[in-house]
Amino acid sequence: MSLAKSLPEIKGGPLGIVIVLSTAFLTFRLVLVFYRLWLHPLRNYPGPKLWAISDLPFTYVFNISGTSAKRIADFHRRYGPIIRIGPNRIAMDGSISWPQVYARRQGGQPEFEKTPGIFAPGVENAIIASPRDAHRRQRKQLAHAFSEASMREQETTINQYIKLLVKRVEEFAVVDQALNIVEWLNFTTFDIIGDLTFGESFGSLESSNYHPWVRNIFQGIKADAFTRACRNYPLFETLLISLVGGEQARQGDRNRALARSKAQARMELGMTPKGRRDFMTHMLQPTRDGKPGLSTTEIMANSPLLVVAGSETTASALDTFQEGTEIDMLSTSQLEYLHAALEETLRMYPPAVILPPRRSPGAEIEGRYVPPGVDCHVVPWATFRNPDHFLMPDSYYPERWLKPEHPLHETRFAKDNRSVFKPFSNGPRDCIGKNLAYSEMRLIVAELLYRFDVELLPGQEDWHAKQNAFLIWEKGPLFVKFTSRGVV
Ligand code: HEM
Repeated sequence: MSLAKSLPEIKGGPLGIVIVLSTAFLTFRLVLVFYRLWLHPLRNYPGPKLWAISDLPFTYVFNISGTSAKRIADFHRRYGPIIRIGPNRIAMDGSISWPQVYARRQGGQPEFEKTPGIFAPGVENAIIASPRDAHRRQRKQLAHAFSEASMREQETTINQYIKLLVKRVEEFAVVDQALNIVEWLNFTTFDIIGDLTFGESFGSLESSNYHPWVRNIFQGIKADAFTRACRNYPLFETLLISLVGGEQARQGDRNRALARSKAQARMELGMTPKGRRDFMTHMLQPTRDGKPGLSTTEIMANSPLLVVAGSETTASALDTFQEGTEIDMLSTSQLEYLHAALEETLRMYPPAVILPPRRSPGAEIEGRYVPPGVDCHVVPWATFRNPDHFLMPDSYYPERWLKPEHPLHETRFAKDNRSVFKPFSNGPRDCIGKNLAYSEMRLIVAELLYRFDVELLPGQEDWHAKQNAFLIWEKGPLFVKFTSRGVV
């Protein structure tokens, strides 16, 4: 008997088939909704019901509109510090997630691994996305590039670009012209990191222009977000990408190809071109037993990662710094103030707005069992603006970071919960470039504020409020006028 004959006959021809299939699909969806709301292990977590039913709202705000940080911050205010934001997703305030999800796990307990599929395909082999064992090996290898000794070696290179920035800013100052500080800080941090990674800068400070790759990096990040969203719906993935995101996806691919050719060119120069050590030197360094520390694929994946992770983020923190007050007085005691002002900037405007999530291995969080496969999110920006942790969280007060012995210390901030302040994340996968970032930020701010008075042009007060974020903020221009203070 043929298969067709063995199937029950559906009356009504093709229309009948459509009706039967639609009814089956609807019934399935209704059962799924019922399960997710009333039977699912996450059913008792508070949160918006629509988000508990389907992953579509989260997928949209995280990958398409870039509003996930703001929406999740709103939900925290409404529902509390631990909330359900998807059928299999929870978001936590940093006070919960830093120690219970992100920290190194004790007593052989399995780690919360990085959720797969967050980063673009090429990045999967890089330190930031790799699974536990590959991560440990890469972190050990790359740690040498960020050691105290390496930082000292890199200081001359970094200074050379900061001096160039000062020179270029001076050119604007003498003709009394404002400049787009977002652009110029990007030029600086990308030139520095380009030199440290590929052995040559992007030439942006010299040419007053973005290198095409750098110009497209943010578009690439958005494109990757779009393809990530499509990957959640494999049935429609190819169709969606070709209809809506074809050009975007191609941009992401072009960026990766450009980065690969730059990395290849640097690799061909060997370990220490002209006797200088850079990030590539440490990536090419064999291990003690003579084996390659990182594979070629890993080097290719890590090179562009280092550029993106080490530039946009640092420039981001410096943009808002210009909004601060009383930051133009430098003396030894005020260097503490400078550090406090940087901390306050990172609190109000953390460059890593929402972190890559971690996947539960099956573990207790806040005394409740979270089953394997549940994605755990944290939005540092929401934690740092939480009034439970910081007095007047939406106001810029560097004083809250000063030690009690400092003359500008203010006791009203004594109860601020500084332990939740982790702009560089927490645990074994926190930012490896943290010290480099602080050094760069201090040097750039100190140089600029020592030499210039800074004025934010009016009408830009909503600069930050307007921004969306795709892991990092999507920034518009910010115009600032520098006036020379006549120091040499
Ligand atoms: C203000 C500047 C910076 C901020 C706020 C920042 C923030 C972060 C955060 C939050 C993470 C952890 C992500 C996670 O937990 O999943 C991270 C990881 C990382 N950052 Fe940074 N970063 C900055 C500057 C830099 C610099 C200058 C570099 C140097 C190239 C760098 C390289 C990296 C790398 C390689 C990782 C991955 C580390 C790992 O997975 O072990 N970052 N960064």
